[in-house]
Amino acid sequence: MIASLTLGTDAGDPTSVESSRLAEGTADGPVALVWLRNDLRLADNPALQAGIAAAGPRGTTIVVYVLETAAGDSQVGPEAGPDSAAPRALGAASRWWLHHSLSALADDLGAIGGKLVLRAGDAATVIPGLAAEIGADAVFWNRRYTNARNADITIKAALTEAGCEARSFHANLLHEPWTVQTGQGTPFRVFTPYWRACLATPEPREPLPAPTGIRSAPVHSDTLTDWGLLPTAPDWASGLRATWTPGERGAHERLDAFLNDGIDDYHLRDEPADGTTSWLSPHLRFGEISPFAVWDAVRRARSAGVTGQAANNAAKFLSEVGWREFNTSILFSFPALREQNVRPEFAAFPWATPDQDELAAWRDGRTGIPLVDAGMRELWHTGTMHNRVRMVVASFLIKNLLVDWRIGEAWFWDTLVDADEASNPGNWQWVAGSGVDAAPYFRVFNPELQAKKFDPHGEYVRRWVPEYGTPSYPAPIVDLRETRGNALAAYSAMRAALPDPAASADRADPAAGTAAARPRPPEAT
Ligand SMILES: Cc1cc2nc3c(=O)[nH]c(=O)nc-3n(C[C@H](O)[C@H](O)[C@H](O)COP(=O)(O)OP(=O)(O)OC[C@H]3O[C@@H](n4cnc5c(N)ncnc54)[C@H](O)[C@@H]3O)c2cc1C
Repeated sequence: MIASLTLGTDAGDPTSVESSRLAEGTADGPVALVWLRNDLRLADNPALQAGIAAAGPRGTTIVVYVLETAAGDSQVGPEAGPDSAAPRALGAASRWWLHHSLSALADDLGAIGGKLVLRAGDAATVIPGLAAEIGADAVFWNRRYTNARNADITIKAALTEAGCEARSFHANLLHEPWTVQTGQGTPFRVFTPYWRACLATPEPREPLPAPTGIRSAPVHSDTLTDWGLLPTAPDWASGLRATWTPGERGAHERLDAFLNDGIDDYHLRDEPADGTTSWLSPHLRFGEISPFAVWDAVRRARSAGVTGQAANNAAKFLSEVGWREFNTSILFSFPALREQNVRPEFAAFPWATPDQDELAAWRDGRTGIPLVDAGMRELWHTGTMHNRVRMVVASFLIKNLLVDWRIGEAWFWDTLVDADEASNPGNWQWVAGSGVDAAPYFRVFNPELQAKKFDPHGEYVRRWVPEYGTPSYPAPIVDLRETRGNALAAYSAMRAALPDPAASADRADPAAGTAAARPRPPEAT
């Protein structure tokens, strides 16, 4: 043991008595450091539970969240490339969410006697530094599967070198990427067999209960408001506030509401007006609820006598959760998912130089195409957009406007509260046709037909585009039929330029690409 602290059990004011004890250094129990990242919850949090257990009745558990920057970056959240060890810089809507999620987590920890410590900087410096500062015997975290794993590998090595135990846990996916592979030991690149293989594994474990007590200590913390995560001038977040309750309680309320009301109508999930989906994506993204808790709740609801349509709906819903896992496993084997086409032939795609007026019209919801405009306005006001409409607006940008999918991905990254390092580029590449198990490029969504089919009474469009049908609504910025033709011609040009289409299709396998070839020992993080 490097050092340890003695603490009182009074949870009421964790700063008063303990601070002098800390200063005196009269410690007599183990000290555990729990590093939370995309797992901002108390329930079903194996790292937190292990930290509390390791501290035991006489020890201390310090819980920290680090606003990560890479070494050498002075600003919070650098633009991280595929080889960076820092997480991708958060977009504005995610920063709003993070602020409120951390605030809720601090309250929840406070209620059981704990304290959330906030630090900013390069995690490779902050975590070993904090471990030394508090005399931690061990550091615990739940594993992540993004490029930030590179930081975790470095940190684990540094802690071990310093004589501090470092332990990581499986918590944020039902199936860790390296546990579900093809018979050849390569990552799946088609969802259906991937999910079938997942379902053939043992039933996911039951979620762990939330801890009821934690012994903390006064440790310096940044002040959340000083991080400046919230928008101020202007404050554009009123629609987000009206739509969401970030935090663990909000997550469980959403799940309960969905299981009580929404799941029976989940077969209508493609209709954006009805809101029959779970609305869980930002809660899952920030780890305010674990996929094990979601799985378990659905399993219980099913075993409580759900049959027929509702049972099908439950299976479909769980498979959507499976898409989150699938995208993460793709990112794991193809770290450049945001920067590079998974199908390399798309490097030769003749994207147009974006017309800035058209791009602004797309972003602002002024294209004159009602379903596209409704979706883009929903996104701007609420930080989310219905999945079907996401596909339609993405297709419109990529195909009707011939804009490189990365430009749309970046806008979604900034404006979505559920912006996810795997699911956002994964889905954009899916729509573009450049990704894994993707819709073929020549499948061009017709926003008018999509509106007829999925918003037959125009309810969704009227909600977000009230001026539709009046003279103040703009004419379409492009002709859908003509631009569809242009898109197909561009796709044909790309294919014609390929030296050997068959060989190129082989190269599209992420398992055969550079990423999967890298040694990535799972235990290292
Ligand atoms: C262009 C585009 C970009 C997208 N970007 C993101 C993103 O950044 N983050 C994100 O979480 N989802 C993204 N999605 C997927 C999907 O639109 C959202 O997950 C879904 O709309 C969230 O609503 P829900 O929670 O009510 O979904 P539900 O239908 O209730 O689904 C349950 C959960 O399954 C997961 N899920 C559902 N569909 C998908 C999918 N296609 N891919 C991955 N996970 C899925 C989500 O975690 C979701 O909360 C994107 C889709 C498109 C077409």
